[in-house]
Amino acid sequence: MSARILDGKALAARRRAALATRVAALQFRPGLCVVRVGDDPASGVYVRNKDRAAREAGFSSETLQLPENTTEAELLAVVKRLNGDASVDGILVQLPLPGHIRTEAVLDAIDPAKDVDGFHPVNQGALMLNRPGLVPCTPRGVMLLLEEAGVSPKGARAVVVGRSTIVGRPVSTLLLNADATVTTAHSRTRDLAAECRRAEILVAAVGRAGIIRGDWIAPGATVIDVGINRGADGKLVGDVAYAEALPHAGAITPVPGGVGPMTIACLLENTLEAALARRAG
Ligand SMILES: NC(=O)C1=CN([C@@H]2O[C@H](COP(=O)(O)OP(=O)(O)OC[C@H]3O[C@@H](n4cnc5c(N)ncnc54)[C@H](OP(=O)(O)O)[C@@H]3O)[C@@H](O)[C@H]2O)C=CC1
Ligand SMILES: Nc1nc(=O)c2c([nH]1)NC[C@@H]1CN(c3ccc(C(=O)N[C@@H](CCC(=O)O)C(=O)O)cc3)C=[N+]21
Repeated sequence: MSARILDGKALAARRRAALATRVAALQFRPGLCVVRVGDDPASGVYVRNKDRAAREAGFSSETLQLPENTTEAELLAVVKRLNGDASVDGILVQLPLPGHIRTEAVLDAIDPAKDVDGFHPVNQGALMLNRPGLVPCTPRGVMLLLEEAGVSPKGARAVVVGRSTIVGRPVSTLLLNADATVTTAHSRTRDLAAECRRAEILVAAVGRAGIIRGDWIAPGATVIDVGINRGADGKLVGDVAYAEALPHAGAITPVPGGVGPMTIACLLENTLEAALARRAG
């Protein structure tokens, strides 16, 4: 038996097409602004993909490229200007930021109503309380892939490997809000293999190529691989040893073509949601 492949690229394309239809019917263009400090080559691809996807869906999209030596105060001033700019519905500050800038200070400065990444404490708090708010894009993409796979989290044993504020924690919270029984594993987890083997839904968000081995996957489990790593040959690979996992998993996301494209689709959905909510007052 070989796992069903969950095609995030196709699902994301369908969601972007549906968005384009909705946006075309509006009296205004929702606006996304991406702020990038320095030019980390890995984030270059992502920023370009976002920009293209946004324009194709009928959004206005702007990328502010600031120099590596931008000070925290200068970046905060840019964020404040965007907060006050009525044509900007969504603000995304590309992470990671250079080491001399405090990421928290910058994320805290973004107007929560324009925080389309869902990283502001107000939005993260709303998520924790299971209240309405802007939900982080990659975690939303994970939930949509589960839905697409026909896998209900309700009552299921879910294991999330990783507890970062941008992926692991919000994925665990969304799964809990969807009535899964959630275990969050991390670098101090005593026996990671044993935790993974218990999972009916396994989400890997670690950032280490192939750390999740095939025999850690319970027969028929649904595996969502968030990891984006460069393999030895320069190609993108996930956190799950993909070929090993195929005979064990019931369904699995590939890398590339799994969670990554969903992140961008969800970013645009959040931008439209923010635009409509702000105009509704
Ligand atoms: N597809 C997409 O759209 C996106 C993909 N990514 C990718 O997802 C991955 C994770 O990203 P991110 O959450 O930002 O990464 P972080 O580095 O912020 O977090 C990694 C997490 O993995 C845990 N971890 C590290 N080593 C181990 C280990 N040996 N065993 C168990 N747990 C471990 C860490 O534990 P501890 O907390 O104890 O340090 C931490 O919680 C990366 O590959 C990133 O590129 C990220 C964002 C979007
Ligand atoms: N403020 C902020 N928000 C983020 O959401 C954010 C961030 N900073 N910093 C970096 C990470 C990483 N991330 C990705 C999104 C899409 C793909 C993606 O589209 N991946 C494609 C492949 C892309 C390629 O070919 O290189 C795929 O997996 O198929 C990858 C990575 C968002 N992040």
